[in-house]
Amino acid sequence: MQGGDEPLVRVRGLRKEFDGTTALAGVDLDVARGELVVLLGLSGSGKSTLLRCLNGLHRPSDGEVTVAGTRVDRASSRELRRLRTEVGFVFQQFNLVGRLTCLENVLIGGLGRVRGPRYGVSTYSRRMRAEAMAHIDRVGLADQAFQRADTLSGGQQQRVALARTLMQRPQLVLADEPVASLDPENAGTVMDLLVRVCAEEGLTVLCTLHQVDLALGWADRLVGLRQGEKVLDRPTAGLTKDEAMAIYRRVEPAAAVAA
Ligand SMILES: Nc1ncnc2c1ncn2[C@@H]1O[C@H](COP(=O)(O)OP(=O)(O)OP(=O)(O)O)[C@@H](O)[C@H]1O
Repeated sequence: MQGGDEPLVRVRGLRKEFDGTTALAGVDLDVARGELVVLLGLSGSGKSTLLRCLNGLHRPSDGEVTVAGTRVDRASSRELRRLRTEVGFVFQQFNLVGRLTCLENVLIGGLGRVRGPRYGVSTYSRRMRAEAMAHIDRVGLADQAFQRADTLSGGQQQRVALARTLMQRPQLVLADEPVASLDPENAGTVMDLLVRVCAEEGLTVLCTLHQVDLALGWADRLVGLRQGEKVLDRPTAGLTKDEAMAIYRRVEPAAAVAA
């Protein structure tokens, strides 16, 4: 078990190469329990690769990755399966099962806690159904609980995905551009909800975003990647938009990296 003072995420010298492409070139990162960190960077800078190395979707080429006390970089498949029950993943494209209802999609989040497969709402315990309904209510979709997921708007689908993540009872939530498919109004609503419910649950969040304004408004800390290297690591308090935007410029903002 990991002590309470240890960072929930500890990354050292993380490298990831794909057939000659260096996606991550030796990244160090700590994320404290309950912290909300936003990863920024141009397309191709390595943000998604970093998230995927944290839950074992990608095996690092080199370096150490520890999440909730598990050494992810050398974890067995069994350890990875267990780790993934602790780590929720919110995708840009929601990844709901369109022909299933909201309630069924949310219940899927609890599958890591039950033995054997489940087919249909009635095969889950009454307690799990009540918990799923409470999460659906919390994201403001109680009236849509029995509606097919593919009949909902993008913003509503992402709220269902968030409820599914809460149902998983994770320690860490990884969100890969969770609002990139949404219009600005829905993007704001979904980010608001994500930040609020994760804070209420004391969850740790690592989220990639392309919108610097959203990042400055919601994150505790910004981490900027450029060509697989960390070029910014600063608390948002006192950070200006100009300083955050420096990661998109060609000059090396070395002064922006925390000592
Ligand atoms: N599965 C893969 N196979 C080969 N190359 C990959 C793979 N995944 C990522 N890459 C490469 O690694 C680099 C980093 O990609 P990554 O998707 O992590 O960037 P990103 O910052 O998340 O970009 P975006 O903002 O567009 O999602 C890119 O050059 C990309 O082409």
